[in-house]
Amino acid sequence: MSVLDEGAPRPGERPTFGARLGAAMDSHGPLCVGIDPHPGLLAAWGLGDDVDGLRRFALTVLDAVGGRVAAVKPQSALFERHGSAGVAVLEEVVAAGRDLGTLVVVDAKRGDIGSTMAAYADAYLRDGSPLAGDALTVSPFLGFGSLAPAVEAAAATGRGLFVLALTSNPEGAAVQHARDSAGVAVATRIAAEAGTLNRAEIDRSGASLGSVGLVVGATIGDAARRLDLDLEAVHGPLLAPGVGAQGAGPAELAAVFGTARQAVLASSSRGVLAAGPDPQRLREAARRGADEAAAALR
Ligand SMILES: O=C(O)c1cc(=O)[nH]c(=O)n1[C@@H]1O[C@H](COP(=O)(O)O)[C@@H](O)[C@H]1O
Repeated sequence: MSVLDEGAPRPGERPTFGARLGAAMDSHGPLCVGIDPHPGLLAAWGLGDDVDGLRRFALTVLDAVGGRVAAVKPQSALFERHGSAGVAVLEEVVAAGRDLGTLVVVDAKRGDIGSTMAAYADAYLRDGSPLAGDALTVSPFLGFGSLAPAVEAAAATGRGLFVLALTSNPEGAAVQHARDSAGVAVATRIAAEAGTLNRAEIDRSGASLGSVGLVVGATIGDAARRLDLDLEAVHGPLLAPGVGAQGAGPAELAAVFGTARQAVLASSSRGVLAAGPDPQRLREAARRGADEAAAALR
């Protein structure tokens, strides 16, 4: 698949995020490397738990894997904990990803009432904003409709969203598996909303993936099946955290995603980052992760 034949843009129009991600996964394999500068990892790398350590950590990861993996996913919280100077480092990561041609998913899990969501959309999805990567993780738990400003901004700028649906943490099930009066689970409703948006986009773009992805943890076992959530009908990318440090591996990826496996972008942070700070070892860990994910999802 190539951006030229998948979702070919009109002259002057940026290809959709779904088309760009599909092309990146074809080139580099279905792995997203999470950039999660935990205090323990900074220490293990011989770096201080300060802005200088944060910057060296994040840029070392990007230098090592940039241009070699489908995407990177900086975890905003671990930059925010260093204050405004930490946020400036996140902005540097976004800019460096753009320069390297590596897709950047900003993991900030934003969600609020629509009027405030519009401001988040400005911050994370508007051309020219220093925090705008290629996609943003968002929380639909104020109602899927509250995400409309983000959906519109992403569509207008060729960016994407990853909407939390079945998260990798065990506590998520209490909310996400809950069923409404019609017996439909919360996660299943979220998936259906994303599917509607993606089908409309695909009709326009011709790409095989839409730009409204879901977050579906690789740790969820058979939850999708039990909740009648048809992952294939999402027609969008499925970001699968939980690989590596949270215990999921190739077997779980294959079992959880079944026939939707073509759309999966496996995500691993600590599982790759533990190989640092040596760039070559980081690169090898990412390559191994991508090869394992590709084999499991074939
Ligand atoms: O949106 C996410 O990326 C996410 C969703 C989810 O359900 N579970 C989850 O672990 N994540 C994020 O993925 C990363 C997982 O890190 P590792 O467990 O070190 O691979 C963290 O940054 C989490 O915040």
